[in-house]
Amino acid sequence: MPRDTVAPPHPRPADTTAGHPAPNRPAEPVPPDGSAVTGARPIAGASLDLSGVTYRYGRSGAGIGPLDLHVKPGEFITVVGPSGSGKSTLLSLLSGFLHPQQGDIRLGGQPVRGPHPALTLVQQESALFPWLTVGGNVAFGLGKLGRPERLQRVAEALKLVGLPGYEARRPHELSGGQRQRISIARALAVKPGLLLLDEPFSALDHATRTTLADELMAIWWDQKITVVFVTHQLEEALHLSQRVVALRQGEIALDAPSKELSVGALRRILGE
Ligand SMILES: Nc1ncnc2c1ncn2[C@@H]1O[C@H](COP(=O)(O)OP(=O)(O)OP(=O)(O)O)[C@@H](O)[C@H]1O
Repeated sequence: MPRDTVAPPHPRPADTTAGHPAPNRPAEPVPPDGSAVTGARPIAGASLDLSGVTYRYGRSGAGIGPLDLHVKPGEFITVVGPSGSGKSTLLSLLSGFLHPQQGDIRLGGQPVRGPHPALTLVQQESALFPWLTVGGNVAFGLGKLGRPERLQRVAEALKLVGLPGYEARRPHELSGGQRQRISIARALAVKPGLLLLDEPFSALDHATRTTLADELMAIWWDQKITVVFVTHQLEEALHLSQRVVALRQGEIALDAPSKELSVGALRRILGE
């Protein structure tokens, strides 16, 4: 499928897949059976611009910034960094839960002033409402739409994550991986300009994690979505994204195309 804004994914240098169970990934992600190729209207990813963004907590001075970052529409970047380097603070700023003390954040050229449906965050533990059906959970952010469109969006989103027809199920009937797929479906249903993922697969077993990572890549490829993915796993970062941003002590220590990086080089830069 042609894309006009970003370069396609690429094979990695040999050592970048060390420890990863799927070193022979294809040069382009192939949609897994039953998932991403849906014919659903693509999600229009927005550009993301951070300019001089600073957030420091109290007297400790811990936090991030000043940070400058530009993410192109439809680009998939991963953010890595040791514990305490500022990854969660950055995601809180991007999702509008924190406000920069200095600088500004723009999504599609518009200032981010607070939480907004166009900015969706998927976290480590799926936060599904147990009293709602899967359909109710996925429809949660679609309140303003009429019922037929809501149902269509839910059906499309469930198809995207490979769980078509799951509307009537309850979260407790699902596996951990399926629940996380539903969380992603809920985020996709609102057709977000930016999808933010905070270690979304880290609570899952390795095989499920790898499967979901590949499915996410296929969805990204199919839907032209802009993605910022935070992970501790350097292999995962290189496997998934076109570009890696490494944070160290609240500053950008590296911002480079994945194809130019290896796990060893990243470890050296991050001092691990
Ligand atoms: N609410 C807070 N009050 C004070 N300091 C904080 C607060 N939240 C985070 N910090 C500090 O800000 C810095 C960045 O923290 P942050 O949680 O963003 O890092 P992180 O890279 O997400 O870490 P981890 O990988 O462990 O989740 C750390 O020094 C942390 O101690």
